[in-house]
Amino acid sequence: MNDDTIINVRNLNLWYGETQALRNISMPIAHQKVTSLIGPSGCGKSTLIRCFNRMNDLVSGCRIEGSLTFHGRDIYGSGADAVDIRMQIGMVFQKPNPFPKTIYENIAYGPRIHGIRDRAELDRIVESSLKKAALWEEVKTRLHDSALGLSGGQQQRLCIARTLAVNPEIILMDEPCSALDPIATAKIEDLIDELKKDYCVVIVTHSMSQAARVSDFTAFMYLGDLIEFGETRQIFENPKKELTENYITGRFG
Ligand SMILES: Nc1ncnc2c1ncn2[C@@H]1O[C@H](COP(=O)(O)OP(=O)(O)OP(=O)(O)O)[C@@H](O)[C@H]1O
Repeated sequence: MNDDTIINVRNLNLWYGETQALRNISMPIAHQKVTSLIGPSGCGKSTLIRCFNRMNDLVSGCRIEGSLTFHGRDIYGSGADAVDIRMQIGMVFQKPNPFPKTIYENIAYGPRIHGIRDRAELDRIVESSLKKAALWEEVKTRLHDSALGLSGGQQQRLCIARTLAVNPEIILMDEPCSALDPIATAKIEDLIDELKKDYCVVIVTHSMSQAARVSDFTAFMYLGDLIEFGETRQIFENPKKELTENYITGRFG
């Protein structure tokens, strides 16, 4: 664990009913860096990223052992509040999922729930969140139109803006580009690069080239095990484990 570790995972095990999906995972997640989780389908990437903001709480029969800390405090501790944690550790999903409301209301929704009522303050949050998500210029004249009229890539940036509006420290992205075309994907990748100046980003991706392009650290998982974790360049250019090498050279998965 380094000084810039924001989440620390130690000996994490997770079961869905009788089936173990994560085995003894330990890794640090660094602030103001991008960490990618890669590995073949079913290896546990989504399961792991969902542990970071307690999304697995919503899955019945899911049991977790081990330690997961955020700024040194146990995410699963008795004093930890899942709603608070999900505000500080936001999540963007595979398929853009804007609310069927206006662009403005999508962004203002979270801050309103947290008690912000002042219109000027909400306007400021909407504008700054859309700017941070590189969407403002495209939507500033149509803030009161339905979010469902945006393109898929714009909807995904809106979902990122919605996450930013409640001022998180960490943004989890579970295959955020898998429903997008290459141009929209490139915009999200540029945005990730911008976001890491202020936030910690953790991304699940099936695209090894995306992991290599956007991330500082990469974790390679296989059948619920963390096989190798390290700086992205080392993982892709000089993997220590044969399994990692086989995966990144396309020999399986
Ligand atoms: N809600 C659930 N209930 C039971 N088993 C689950 C549940 N979610 C995932 N699993 C199982 O846990 C294992 C890991 O799944 P997970 O979705 O985390 O993998 P993944 O690496 O993200 O896969 P993919 O790349 O296909 O999305 C799989 O065997 C999966 O079937």
